Amino acid sequence: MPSALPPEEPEISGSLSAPGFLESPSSASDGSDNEGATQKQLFDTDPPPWEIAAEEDVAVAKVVLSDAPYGPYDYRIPDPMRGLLRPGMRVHVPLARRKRPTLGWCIETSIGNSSGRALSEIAEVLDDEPLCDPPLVRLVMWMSHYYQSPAGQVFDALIPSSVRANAGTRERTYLTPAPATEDESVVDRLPPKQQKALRLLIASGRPMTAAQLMVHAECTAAPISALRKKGLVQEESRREMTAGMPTRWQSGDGETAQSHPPTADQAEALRRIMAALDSQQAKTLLLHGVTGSGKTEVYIRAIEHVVRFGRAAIVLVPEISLTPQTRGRFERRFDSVAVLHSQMTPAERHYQWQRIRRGEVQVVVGPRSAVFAPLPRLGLIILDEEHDGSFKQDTQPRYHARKVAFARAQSLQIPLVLGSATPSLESWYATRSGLAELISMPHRVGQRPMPHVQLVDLRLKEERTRGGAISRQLHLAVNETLREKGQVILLLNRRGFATTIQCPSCGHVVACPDCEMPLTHHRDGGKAVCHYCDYTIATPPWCPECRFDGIRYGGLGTQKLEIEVKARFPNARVARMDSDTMRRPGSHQKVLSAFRSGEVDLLLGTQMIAKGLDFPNVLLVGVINADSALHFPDFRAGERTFQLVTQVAGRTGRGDRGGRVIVQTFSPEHMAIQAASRHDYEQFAEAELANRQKFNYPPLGSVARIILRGTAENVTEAIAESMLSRLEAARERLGAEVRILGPAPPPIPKLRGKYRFHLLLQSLDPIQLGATIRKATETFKIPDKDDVQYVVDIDPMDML
Ligand SMILES: Nc1ncnc2c1ncn2[C@@H]1O[C@H](COP(=O)(O)OP(=O)(O)OP(=O)(O)O)[C@@H](O)[C@H]1O
Ligand SMILES: [Zn+2]
Repeated sequence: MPSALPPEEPEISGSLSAPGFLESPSSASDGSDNEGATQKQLFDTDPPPWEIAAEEDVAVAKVVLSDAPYGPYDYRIPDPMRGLLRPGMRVHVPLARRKRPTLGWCIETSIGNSSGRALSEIAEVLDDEPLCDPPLVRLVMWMSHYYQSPAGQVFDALIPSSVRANAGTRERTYLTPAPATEDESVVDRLPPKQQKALRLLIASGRPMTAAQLMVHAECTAAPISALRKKGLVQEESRREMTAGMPTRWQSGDGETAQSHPPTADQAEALRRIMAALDSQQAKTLLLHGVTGSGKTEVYIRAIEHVVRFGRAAIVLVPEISLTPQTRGRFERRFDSVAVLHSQMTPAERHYQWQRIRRGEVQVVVGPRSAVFAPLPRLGLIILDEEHDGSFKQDTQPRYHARKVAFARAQSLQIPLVLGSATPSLESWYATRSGLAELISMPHRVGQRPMPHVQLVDLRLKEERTRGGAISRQLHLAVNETLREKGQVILLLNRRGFATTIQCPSCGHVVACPDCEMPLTHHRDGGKAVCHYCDYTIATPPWCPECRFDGIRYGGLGTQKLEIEVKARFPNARVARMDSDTMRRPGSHQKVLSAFRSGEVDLLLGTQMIAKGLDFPNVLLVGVINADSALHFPDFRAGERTFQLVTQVAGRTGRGDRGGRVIVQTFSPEHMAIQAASRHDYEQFAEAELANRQKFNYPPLGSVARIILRGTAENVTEAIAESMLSRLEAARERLGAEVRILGPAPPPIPKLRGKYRFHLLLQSLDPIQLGATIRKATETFKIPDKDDVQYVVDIDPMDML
């Protein structure tokens, strides 16, 4: 059994303000620096010389695991492995009474002191090369600490499974001439076929596989295996990619624009980003540029600057922005771009990862996990649409790519650029408190005005049309736009046909048996689907409760809207974009190309169509119901609504023909909708900050959430209560100023058949908040028979 050190927590703080990341365990974890570290250690502790003799030769590796107990643990490195094992490699280690060796990750190696403990030995080293370099190992340890996630699991998130599994590779054996062949006479004495093959191999000066050699020497396998047996050729096996990767996506969507001379706003933004690059400091810059201000051009030019110095950049974008348009813009301007996306095969992913790690890539463009791209000479990280919710991962480790990017940039002393037309309040607040520098681009390119936004008050009867979702004014505007050969975007942030399936006779709502959430009716296939867990049944023709035959579909989804639109505008060519119609790889590109070429007049969809798209002929944007997210039980509801309306409004007026926006809403006086209608980010941000201040909500304070789920409701609640007592005790012991709310059932009280309770913790100090949870959960064990699990979510993005 390995003797455990007291679980060692690196002294790293997670707060945006704390420079702690820089001071994380440094030289000792750097394989290349080991000699220096050892000398220093020996010197510092100054042990009597006879002890040095006894102990100096113990090589120790610190190892972390993915499943409990998580480590880190010290293991002795057996002599034959000493030159091989480096931090960032996987190992097999014995653990407690487990029969099979356990997989772990080495985070540190050192020579020295076993302090008289008998250490278990590393059983096997699994990698030839580290899967991450020392700065990434430090990033893992910081994430593990800050997000309270086992380090082994963080490694698993950092290194794609396709890389761990060597997807798309095979082992190949290469032949080289053995030293014995230097003696000419040995070669001369061989039979002719063997001689020919061997001479060819010697002459070629490079290793060959047996198959290659057979072709060149025009022989069978027999002479080669004879050479092998005589020990005249040596074998060496290597793992290789099976082949180059086919590109399954066509590049671009037909957009052809090249680089433009920068506008005054762009030039100023660039000047400031370049100054940050040249200062070689870890500066965070918030690029607040209105929709259509040309942020992408700024990113590209900044990256050109980085590439000129032989360095590389990461551009993080929301998955839905990984459109052919984004891809095309980067691929046209750089020789070697790696675009990472969720529809890659494991082999493609592995192939790209290897290219990136070999330093063959100038720019990596991808969703949140691309923040871990192992570029050897990273010079800049950019987050586009930095406010987007998809940057937060909703499974362990529940990291936010913005925070991780910040930590990585800090440790490498490189700039981080956050760009958005609607920055998150976190980033906005960082510019106010001096942690980030604000760069504003308040104008659109080409002196185009911001589009005019008109609010339609749905509470007024005369605005509504009978039985429809489209108001009279929006109807007229669509017709007018189509007549002028302009294009239209309609946003409805809800997929499916109807939201609820309700019996008008008894009021019964058809719900998911596992989540108790109303099912959504999907017209194709007549299915009723739970949007939380995908539970699907045939839509019942009569009420399952009272058998009344006349069940009604209430609410509205994109499918139903599509039908209404087609009926109202029979001559318009309509396309729908939501996660139901966009399941297949390439479907995005198809629809967007059709829209760009003018084969589609009207594009309707969910938030998928709200961001980033740049189509000059869109003259009208309609928002069907701006309040759909406004009354959610979440302190970010106002922020989300503001972002969504502002972003979708920004899809028009991007050409020379102008554009206008019609926003239908039941709450036209709401601050978020008012501010969005005036494109007034600052007004919104200041008012919202004042709101958050009242309750110390982020960004003024920090929030964490603990979610417990279990099969029995009362047991789950009881465990949640005991979690509460532990948290209270921890708070007391630490003297921490932390507010604890709950336990209470969250807005989704049941999910996938499990009952849920949550606790919310708030504090002005993220370090106290983290420490309280760590202390409370350190020794918290839930008996297996209770079947309750819990997760800790630091900086949660939703409260559902
Ligand atoms: N200096 C320039 N002169 C003329 N056109 C430009 C210039 N810079 C960028 N553009 C064009 O302006 C359009 C808008 O640029 P881009 O899509 O980068 O905007 P954005 O700031 O990212 O907006 P959004 O936040 O709405 O996505 C693009 O078609 C781009 O080619
Ligand atoms: Zn469900």
